[in-house]
Amino acid sequence: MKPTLVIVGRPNVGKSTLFNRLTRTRDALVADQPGLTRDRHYGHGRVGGRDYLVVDTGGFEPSAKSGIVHEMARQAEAAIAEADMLLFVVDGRSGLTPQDRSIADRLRRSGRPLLLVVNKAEGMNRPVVAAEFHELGCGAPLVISAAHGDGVRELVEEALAPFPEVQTEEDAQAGPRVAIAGRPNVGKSTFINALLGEERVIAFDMPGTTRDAIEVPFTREGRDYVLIDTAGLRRRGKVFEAIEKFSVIKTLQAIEQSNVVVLMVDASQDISDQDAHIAGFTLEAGRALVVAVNKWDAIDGYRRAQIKQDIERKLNFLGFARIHYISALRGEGISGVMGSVDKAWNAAMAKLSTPRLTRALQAAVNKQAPPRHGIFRPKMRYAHQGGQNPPIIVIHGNALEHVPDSYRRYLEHGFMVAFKLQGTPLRVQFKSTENPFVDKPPSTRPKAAVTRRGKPDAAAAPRKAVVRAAGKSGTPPRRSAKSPAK
Ligand SMILES: Nc1nc2c(ncn2[C@@H]2O[C@H](COP(=O)(O)OP(=O)(O)OP(=O)(O)O)[C@@H](O)[C@H]2O)c(=O)[nH]1
Ligand SMILES: Nc1nc2c(ncn2[C@@H]2O[C@H](COP(=O)(O)OP(=O)(O)OP(=O)(O)O)[C@@H](O)[C@H]2O)c(=O)[nH]1
Repeated sequence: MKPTLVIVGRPNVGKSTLFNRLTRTRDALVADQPGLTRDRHYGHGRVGGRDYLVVDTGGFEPSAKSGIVHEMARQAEAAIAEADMLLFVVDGRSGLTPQDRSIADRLRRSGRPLLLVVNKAEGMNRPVVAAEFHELGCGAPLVISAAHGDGVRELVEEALAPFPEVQTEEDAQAGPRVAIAGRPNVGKSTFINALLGEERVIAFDMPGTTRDAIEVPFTREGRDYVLIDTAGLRRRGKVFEAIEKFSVIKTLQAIEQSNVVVLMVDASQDISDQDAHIAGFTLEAGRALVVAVNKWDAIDGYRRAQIKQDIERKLNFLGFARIHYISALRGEGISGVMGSVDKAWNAAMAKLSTPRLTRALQAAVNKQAPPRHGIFRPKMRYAHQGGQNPPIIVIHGNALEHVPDSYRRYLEHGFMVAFKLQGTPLRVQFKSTENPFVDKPPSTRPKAAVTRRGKPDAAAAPRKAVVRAAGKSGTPPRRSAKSPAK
């Protein structure tokens, strides 16, 4: 299970700046996907091969009693209760405030592991900045600058240190791991009961003692699945009920641990930001996805047309996913959803051979070549598979760092169609294997870094040069695209 780091602090101390830095470290699959509302408060991060989730509690005002601020505080409270590690951020420039003290009290009472983070300390003497915050009683302060990245890597390492490194094993034999995700009241429990009610549930652990997500293996029509619980299911007689109300962190963790997500939305309601956020997170996690539009029985023809339009407009970035209109209450459409789960899983785990990928790549390039970038014409030579769930297709060539995102999406779509990979997102990565200035024979080409943004250690390390030394033709070495010194 990936540790969840929860960022807490009074307004303006730099929580979102830290959040952005912590989440920028992972390949941003969807950063430039048009139409996707990115959830600014939940994200993935990775440092030194360790993955984690990050939650920014945003406007944490423990005293608000009503309204949106109260609702946000409620969600922040939930996030604090479920945090694997709290990052309590204070402002090293403005010093200790009464509000910091009251938040510290609240956090200490939560009993969750806690790191005190003193931000905005660039150019300052660390021990001096840290000194006045010791009295908060939250342990030794870690002094950082979120804006500049100073101390952020150490912070992550310290935050992750208590958690064992788990190898995420691809357990293909047990069948797809399926999470039913959706906002409150859309009908998840009803769906799960329709799904499991009649089926043989092989094993079921009672929740409560463990904070890990609950897994329910089951078979359906002779196939094995593992249901990943999103809320803490409890079995009552033959029926399952959610013991907790909607939990964002449980939902995110369930998505992370699944292979296929069934995103459930309520046809009697408009598609909300929260629906889009869960969908966006699923896409970012690279999980296969099936959309189930529930309560189809409860609405008339006019409303049906309306909701279809709404989905098209607000979830248009899920073009790869199949959509089912179902009634969990009547048990209608369950088989269709599970059929698509199977197909999405097959697509996510597809094995794509290098010759077939390369042919598909050539066909796409012949149809539409990548645009020139100044004097560069990106050249794509061959493609091979770099991973599954989601399928990763690595394209080798030169000057590929100049390929625009729109062309990457064009290729992604081309591969999806060519290999009938509906149901899973897929990633195209580029590897420039040659100095674009010099036409060397293939055997002498140096291996170069992947030119994707957000390489594992981007939080701490400056970007590596993409272009290596100049060749023998006398072309001067090109200045590499290093990011500015931190
Ligand atoms: N000097 C300096 N300024 C910083 C640093 N980190 C954040 N800031 C600035 O502090 C201000 C607040 O940063 P945010 O990240 O929006 O703070 P926040 O805690 O998310 O604020 P709320 O959303 O109001 O809760 C912005 O102007 C940032 O540019 C830092 O490391 N050094
Ligand atoms: N008309 C209709 N109502 C449904 C359907 N599915 C669920 N409901 C109703 O919607 C309400 C919420 O259903 P739940 O299954 O508890 O929803 P949930 O998503 O598990 O809710 P949380 O536990 O709050 O996350 C209940 O009153 C259900 O009877 C459906 O297909 N049609």
